[in-house]
Amino acid sequence: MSGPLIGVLALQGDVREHTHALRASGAEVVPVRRRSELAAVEGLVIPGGESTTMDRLLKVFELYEPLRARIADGLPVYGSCAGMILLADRILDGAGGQGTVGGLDVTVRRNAFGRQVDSFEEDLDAPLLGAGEGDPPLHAIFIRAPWVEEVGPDVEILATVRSGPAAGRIVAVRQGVLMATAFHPEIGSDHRVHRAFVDLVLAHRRREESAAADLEAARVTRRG
Ligand SMILES: NC(=O)CC[C@H](N)C(=O)O
Repeated sequence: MSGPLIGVLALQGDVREHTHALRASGAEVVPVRRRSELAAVEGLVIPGGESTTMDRLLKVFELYEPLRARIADGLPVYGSCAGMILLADRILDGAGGQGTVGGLDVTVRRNAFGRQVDSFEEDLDAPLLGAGEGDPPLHAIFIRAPWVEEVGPDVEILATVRSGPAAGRIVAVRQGVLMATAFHPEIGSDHRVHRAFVDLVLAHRRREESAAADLEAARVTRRG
């Protein structure tokens, strides 16, 4: 099976790192800045960077509505850090008037870990991201990261902080085909999170193909 075509939203942020991690995970990757590019992809990554800047550029490039429409239509999307903020339905401590694309039924607190710990690294357990018992833990890099403060009933918690003052805070989630991490797995050579997203996109492709085949079979039966 050919690798899925995954777009990286390329308005701002660490586009190159995500592109590399996705390619290393078997995907074909294209930058997405226009509606036509968004329309062509089977999955999308919203990178880490600065969510307020991306919010502004999404407006300038007129991508908000098409992106919301594709998400409503079932497009798999993975957001890291600023990308997690943009996927959240609700933000706390957002800059004045800051909007989000939404889709993930979570409340995210922006810059949640506080100024003293602008950036830090932690080992996480995350069985659904390939870091379960017997696997090496996921080494997570947080840079002025958000955390997830509340999750809706359909949201699966994939990882929480193990220790320290932020112990128990939710830092990775999934809801259907939407995935988000507060940390940056695109930095470094451990591609388990990107592989999990590529698998999600492929599973989605198989579901769509079998739904299309069922529809075709029903049409043939009706004709016959
Ligand atoms: N590394 C990041 O993506 C930081 C996110 C940034 N603090 C924001 O609000 O967008």
